[in-house]
Amino acid sequence: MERQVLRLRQAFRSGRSRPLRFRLQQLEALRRMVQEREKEILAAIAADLSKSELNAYSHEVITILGEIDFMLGNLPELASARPAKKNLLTMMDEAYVQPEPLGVVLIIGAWNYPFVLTMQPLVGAIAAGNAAIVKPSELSENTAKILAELLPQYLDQDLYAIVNGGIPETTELLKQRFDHILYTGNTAVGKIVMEAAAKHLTPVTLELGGKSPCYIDRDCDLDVACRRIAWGKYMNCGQTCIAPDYILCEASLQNQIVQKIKETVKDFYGENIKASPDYERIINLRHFKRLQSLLKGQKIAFGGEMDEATRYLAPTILTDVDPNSKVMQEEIFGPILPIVSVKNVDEAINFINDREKPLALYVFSRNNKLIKRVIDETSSGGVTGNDVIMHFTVNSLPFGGVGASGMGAYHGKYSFDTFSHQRPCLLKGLKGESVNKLRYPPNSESKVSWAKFFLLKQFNKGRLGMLLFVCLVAVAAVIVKFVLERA
Ligand SMILES: NC(=O)c1ccc[n+]([C@@H]2O[C@H](COP(=O)([O-])OP(=O)(O)OC[C@H]3O[C@@H](n4cnc5c(N)ncnc54)[C@H](O)[C@@H]3O)[C@@H](O)[C@H]2O)c1
Ligand SMILES: CCCCCCCCCC=O
Repeated sequence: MERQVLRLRQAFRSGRSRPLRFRLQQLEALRRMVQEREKEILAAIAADLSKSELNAYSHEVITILGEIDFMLGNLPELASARPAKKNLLTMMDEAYVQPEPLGVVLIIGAWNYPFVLTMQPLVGAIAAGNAAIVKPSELSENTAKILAELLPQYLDQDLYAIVNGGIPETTELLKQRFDHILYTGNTAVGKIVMEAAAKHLTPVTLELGGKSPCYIDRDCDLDVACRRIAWGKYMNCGQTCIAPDYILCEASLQNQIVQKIKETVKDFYGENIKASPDYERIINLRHFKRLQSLLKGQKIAFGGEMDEATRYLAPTILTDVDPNSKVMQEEIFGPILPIVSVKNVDEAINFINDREKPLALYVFSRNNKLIKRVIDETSSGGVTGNDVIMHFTVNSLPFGGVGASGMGAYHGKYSFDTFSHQRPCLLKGLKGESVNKLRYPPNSESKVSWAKFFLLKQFNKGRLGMLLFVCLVAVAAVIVKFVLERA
């Protein structure tokens, strides 16, 4: 492991990953990999998650192609230096912010969207000019294997590596010094990652989970709301970090919601859900048993059928759920949808604020003011109003958690920023010492007054303002020069 990281660091130090042309070429190679090897990639994702290849494409591959296209189109602008505002003392100098790569970064992915959760950060790491090690989840072994086979065929092997394995390999990796770690997965391991990173003062982006609430207002089109919620909850068999975890609504809405989701499930998956190519399975027996245990003592209003041999768990709705029950204490990460009654929106807001900050928050209402109010009075990683999941798909929005649901963000420009250092650069000439005297000892009342004038004066722009500003500066410079030369 140590030697592998060293190899990448040497390649990074050679400067090869920095030129814009190189980054674009690597991103194009990654796109070629996705396009040319689509069949193998889809087959691997499909095998890992008991998913149809069509769904593997629309849940995962399409996101990566979109992200690569975004970077190819926007990288020249993202990577270039941005001029910075100057003050009177630096107006003759050059001030700009130059994004620079961090170095060797580590990307640790989770199993539930095994392609997106490793490749989307990698696109950002390459775009920002870094070397990167990708560690896919051992639970999605087929995707991990195909990535290990394909990435070296398309990308620069000295700069981008893939390490496969489980806890021992990741533990070993985490002993190494990286310049950034982006980890996706559960909160407990997030703490392990952060602790390991702290030893090297390595910054981290933690993409964690949590219980994402979904409030349905009385003033709402329930048909539309229930269709969208059912889509986001049962997609990937509920194993989606931003799936609506539970519903909050007035008690009088509960039965209608159950009825409408039931009808939607029939429309989506047919009478025989087990036979639907659009309905996935639980990843492993441990998670299957965990989900089974969450149903104990609950009122199952819909679903609940299961088959351990195939890890099938039907789309399920629980009603009159006690907020203190087990299903409301941990992230569900499966196709179980509890409904918790609240009296009104005030109680829903309090319910949300009494708990850890979630990764996502959903509000359904015809009343935009109510949606804005819920947004203003709560906190969450992201929000979608009148839909679920969809904020993830907009790559102009940062994606990430807050509080217990994570720190930092990525996607699009935010991925580039996550893997970059925004380096402030000020380039001065060697002239102007008479004005510089202002800051050299010995200090005096008049030097402080001039410093105040130079550093604190604000000028509004506009042609006339600008002209006035330039004249003032010229006069001030002459006066300062005169005063300081006599001092
Ligand atoms: N915020 C997001 O973008 C996002 C996306 C997907 C999943 N998640 C969250 O992730 C969780 C599900 O993922 P998971 O944790 O089951 O995935 P997982 O089991 O695949 O683990 C994630 C990664 O952590 C590594 N890992 C596991 N144990 C480790 C240890 N002891 N030390 C070091 N590394 C270790 C694994 O090898 C894997 O690469 C859910 O809470 C979900 O909400 C978040
Ligand atoms: C169009 C639907 C795309 C859904 C992708 C969701 C990815 C979520 C990652 C967290 O689990």
